[in-house]
Amino acid sequence: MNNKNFILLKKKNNISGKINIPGSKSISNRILLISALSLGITKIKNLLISDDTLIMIKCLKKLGIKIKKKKKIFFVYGNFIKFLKKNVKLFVDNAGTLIRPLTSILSFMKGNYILYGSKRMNKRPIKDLVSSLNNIGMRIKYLKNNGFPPLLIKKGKIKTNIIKIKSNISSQYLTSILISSVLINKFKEIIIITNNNIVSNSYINITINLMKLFKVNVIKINNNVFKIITKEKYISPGIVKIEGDLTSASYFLASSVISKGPLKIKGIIKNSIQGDVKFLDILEDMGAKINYQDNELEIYYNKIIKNFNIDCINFPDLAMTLLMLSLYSNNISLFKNLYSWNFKETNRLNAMKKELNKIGAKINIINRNDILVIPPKYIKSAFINTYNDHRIAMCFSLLSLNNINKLGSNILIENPKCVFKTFPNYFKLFKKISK
Ligand SMILES: O=C(O)C1=C[C@@H](OP(=O)(O)O)[C@@H](O)[C@H](O)C1
Ligand SMILES: C=C(OP(=O)(O)O)C(=O)O
Repeated sequence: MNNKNFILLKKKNNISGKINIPGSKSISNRILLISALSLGITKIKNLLISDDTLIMIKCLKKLGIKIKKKKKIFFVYGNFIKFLKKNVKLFVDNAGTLIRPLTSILSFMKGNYILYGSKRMNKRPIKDLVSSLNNIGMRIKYLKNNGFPPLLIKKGKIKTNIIKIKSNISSQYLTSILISSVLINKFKEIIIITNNNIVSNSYINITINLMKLFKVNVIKINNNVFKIITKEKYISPGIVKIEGDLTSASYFLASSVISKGPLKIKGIIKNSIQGDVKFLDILEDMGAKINYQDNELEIYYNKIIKNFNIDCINFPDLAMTLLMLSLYSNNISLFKNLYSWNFKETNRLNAMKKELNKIGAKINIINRNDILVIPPKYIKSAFINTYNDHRIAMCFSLLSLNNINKLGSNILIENPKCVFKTFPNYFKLFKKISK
């Protein structure tokens, strides 16, 4: 073990203070990408600055998009549905919000592109998206393993306006097709058909909302059929302010619930377009008192945390935070529909099971989809491996907190820098509010 490569979170009693939540990853990367494809300059306020967004900026620059930063505002000079550079090799690291949308966009750009990522990215499936695009005439090849990045994307010829896309592994495939559809000029309208149960459907709402902000309407024929009119193109709205990230906020909301707050959180709004806003309802249903102001809320909770029986299909990221809360209850919890955890930054089903065992919880994974959690009587002190997964690092930090029903423990977290993917100053803020 490298002595510098971990952080020790000592058992703590109190949470209090005020924090600012950084911009949403999902919104930041979509806004950067759509701004690059739009007519006009977009000024972006409160853009998340983290590994996932910096790598997006780097890729867009390599594709010929001018992006400048003045004070805290980013200026993206849109190139109206074209990238100037036609032969480019792009490193996408482990950012799903980058490789998935870019795969479709670049396939319509009439160039030669290579998309390659981290070791883990080579294990995150992309077959359903690539097959869908190749079926309509695009030319995407796998450079290593069938169904996985890296990808070689060449000039294709679109032959139909009906695109079928399976969305039960990741919603990012459908997001990718939706965002890129307006690049197709050969047909007046594009019909996109997906399967019935779209996983992580709330992220599709983010996509549709942001496309609308840039003047492209996604017409929802029904829950799994969408229509895009291709003469509608992206027009910059001028200035965009990114909402705070609700998944990032979830760790602080949960901290306050475990340790009775009160906590002020700045940057999140009640009528957010992010699906993880659902957490605020869940917490209010549990009895949390939340006072909302414009761009800020204050949360307070003083009840015993009960067990959960909850369908997580729409909020796989938030589900990790919910699972941590369930460890402070006395009863068994069930978290349903987390099949997509198999394909994230790591295999989260296996990783969470292994690490939760260390703190004394018993985990039963049913059909690689549902998780039964038997909480520990006492949270044991543990050295937590993060598997380079930012969310594992962030959610396990919560177990250092004492609750009225159950005490936390000293928690050592390996490779804490993995939080740079979405929340670089997470541990600094966590230490600031926990005493
Ligand atoms: O589109 C997005 O911004 C995201 C969609 C979700 O992924 P899946 O659709 O792959 O579940 C989510 O887990 C990820 O953090 C961000
Ligand atoms: C799954 C995640 O990221 P990605 O956008 O890389 O899919 C995540 O942030 O939890």
